[in-house]
Amino acid sequence: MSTPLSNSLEDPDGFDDALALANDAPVTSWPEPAPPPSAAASPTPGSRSGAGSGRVAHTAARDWAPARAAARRAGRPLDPVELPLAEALRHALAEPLAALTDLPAFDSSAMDGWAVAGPGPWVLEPGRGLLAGGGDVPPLGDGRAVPIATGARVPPGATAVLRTEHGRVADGRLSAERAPANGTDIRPRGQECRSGDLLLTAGTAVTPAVLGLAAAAGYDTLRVTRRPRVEVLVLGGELLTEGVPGAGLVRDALGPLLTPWLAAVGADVVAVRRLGDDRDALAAAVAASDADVLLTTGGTAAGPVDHVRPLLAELGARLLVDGVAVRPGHPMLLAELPADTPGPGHLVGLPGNPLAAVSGLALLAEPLLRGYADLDPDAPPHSARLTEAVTGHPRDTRLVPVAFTPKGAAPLRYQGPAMLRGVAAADALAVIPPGGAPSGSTVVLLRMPSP
Ligand SMILES: Nc1nc2c(c(=O)[nH]1)N[C@H]1C(S)=C(S)[C@@H](COP(=O)(O)OP(=O)(O)OC[C@H]3O[C@@H](n4cnc5c(N)ncnc54)[C@H](O)[C@@H]3O)O[C@H]1N2
Ligand code: MOO
Repeated sequence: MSTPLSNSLEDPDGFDDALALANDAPVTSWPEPAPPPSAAASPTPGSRSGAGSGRVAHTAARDWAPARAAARRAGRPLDPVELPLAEALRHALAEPLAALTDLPAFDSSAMDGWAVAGPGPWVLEPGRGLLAGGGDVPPLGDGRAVPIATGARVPPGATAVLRTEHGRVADGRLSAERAPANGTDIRPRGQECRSGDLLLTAGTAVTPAVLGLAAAAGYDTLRVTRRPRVEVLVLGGELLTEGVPGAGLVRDALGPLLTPWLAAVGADVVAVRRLGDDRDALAAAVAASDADVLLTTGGTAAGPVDHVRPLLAELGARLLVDGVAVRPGHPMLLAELPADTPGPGHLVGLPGNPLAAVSGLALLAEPLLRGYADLDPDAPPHSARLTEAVTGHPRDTRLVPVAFTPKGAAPLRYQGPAMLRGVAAADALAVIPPGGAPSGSTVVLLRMPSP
């Protein structure tokens, strides 16, 4: 089932929903939109947001790029902490990683075979053999050989390692068709680095490979930038936490989505609280929070139970981003909470519509949190060619879920503000400028976090 495009042309503000089921529309020059909703805007029956005053038009709305940059600037790196390796994953190094030893720390064999001294043939050391992990090794005299395993210390005096497949043993003597050149298959001490060498710069994200390198270089703990602690406040009295939705109730899709998403972009979610539509509960939760960042979902519009903006105003918070000219997600906000009270430094208000919330994650929450965590805000690729045209909004940017294909970024269907079906199959959100993007054009990408 798809909603006819013509309906959306009559109602540009509703077009996200109108295009939600299909992406086969040609790039269209949209008619000039109606003026932003005014105080006279008629409420939509049954919609909490629909009864609003029109403030959700956000005359202060910024373009997506400056909004994202403002969020990034707001997130100042937190203090460093010292963590065991196992807990340091997805943090940023707070200081350069310098080798605590030469690597390798000793001359070692690169192959299974024999350590040999001088040109062959060689007399085999009777009853000896060198294994990885062995302690001190006695020196090897000229003309002698000893079996050696990969990773074992090469004895002083050895000139090369002869691989098992290149040698023959007969009557206690080892011979080879060709004597190995000096140093063959010996990994010399310090080949990869010398003690004190800079291996990685401060700010590098700790990946599994970084953990491996740090362990190899002698580290048990790492000094990393602390990840921001985030508390999620899920607003909405219509939300179910389990079971099959229906009859006016919907499942909370954002609680389950947010915790892993935020973890993947460098935050620790310390709590997810469901507060219904209770203004006092929201005020109490904000006052009681000891997180670095509060993240609310829903309640960003101007409906009768949309408490986020009024509460921020009462608290004297400063709106760093008050709406973004982007669809979906235009009511998103970023506020700086008053510095003279303990508690969170910032509040990110994500709109309740699930795909609109994902837009807010990509544009505000992720850059803010990565700023706090001192992590690079942008995962490549940063742009791609569209495999087909995407219709634009007349004045706002669209964020459209796309999947990577060999031919480029393919726009996905089911991209309405209330839908997650498209984004669940997406690799990125494509930034579609006002007016649209033709097939083959290059668009900016905002990557989905990897699991
Ligand atoms: N008069 C106007 N009304 C609205 C406008 C507007 O411009 N003028 N903008 C619409 C847009 S766009 C959005 S987005 C929403 C944002 O509203 P809120 O942030 O206040 O969100 P709610 O009203 O609480 O919920 C909206 C929608 O999303 C569903 N929802 C909420 N939370 C969840 C959740 N955790 N999981 C799943 N679904 C959720 C909720 O049931 C509503 O259907 O405002 C429009 N209104
Ligand atoms: O489309 Mo709303 O823009 O769902 O944020």
